[in-house]
Amino acid sequence: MLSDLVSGALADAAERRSIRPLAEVEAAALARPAALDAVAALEPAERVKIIAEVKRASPSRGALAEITDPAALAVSYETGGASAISVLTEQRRFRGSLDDLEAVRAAVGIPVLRKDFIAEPYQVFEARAAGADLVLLIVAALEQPLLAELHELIHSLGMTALVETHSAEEVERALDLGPSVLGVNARDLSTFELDRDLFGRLADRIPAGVVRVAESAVLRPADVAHYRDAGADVVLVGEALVTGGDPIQTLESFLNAQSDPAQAESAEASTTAGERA
Ligand SMILES: O=C(O)c1ccccc1NCC(=O)[C@H](O)[C@H](O)COP(=O)(O)O
Repeated sequence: MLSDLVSGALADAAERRSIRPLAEVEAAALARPAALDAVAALEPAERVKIIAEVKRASPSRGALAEITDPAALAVSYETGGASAISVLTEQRRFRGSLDDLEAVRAAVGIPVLRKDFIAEPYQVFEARAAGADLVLLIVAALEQPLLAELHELIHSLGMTALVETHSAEEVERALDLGPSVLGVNARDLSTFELDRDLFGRLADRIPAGVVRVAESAVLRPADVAHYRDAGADVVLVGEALVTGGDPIQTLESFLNAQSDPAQAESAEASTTAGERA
């Protein structure tokens, strides 16, 4: 359940706060060099853009990959053409950490997303202190006024929020924030079911000027083309990049998928990205 994931993330944050109090993390956040402009990095272009994720494990799939050097993986993502890196920092089910984020930040020159179950200001300050440029806010996990407060805090620290939705009602709640970047996650975060067509059903509700991100369920180049055809500016890819052999080649096949349908077909035949059971 999503609520369990949020509770776990908050319990872990409370433990970290007992060691490193808010004032200290806030000072570290303010001392960081300015965040990179994630909106500029993700703005619509001729080709779809990719946020590539450092993902060791997940609640729906269990262990995915032994990632001993997240910074090296992120560098290969950048080399392969990713526009931003997503780092899962949740520890219990995803085996991530803020250390991963800090290492990735130091290694790449593109924006870095803290992907976690953010539900209190302390976690936002931690994100900035570790060097994040983008922070995930999951609408389904946050009531008002907390959602708006966290959104405002992210922007006041110079970062960008990726506001994630999974229904028309959540898109409306997200738009009330005036977001720059709005995601539709194909994965229901409580049942883990995937619906690759959800993005297409919701995309028209996202106005021009807001970067549209299709999240999850990309296994092959044709899935990228599917999201692009439905209006995605950006796709966020995790599992296929950590389980699919050479991440640079996989990324290149994904980036080429939308510009040339014939190439997409041939890339699909050769890509090593594995099919989910
Ligand atoms: O991935 C999961 O199983 C999961 C379960 C519950 C909450 C969040 C979860 N994942 C976070 C994500 O949304 C994905 O890591 C991300 O969008 C990439 O998805 P994919 O390409 O399908 O690995």
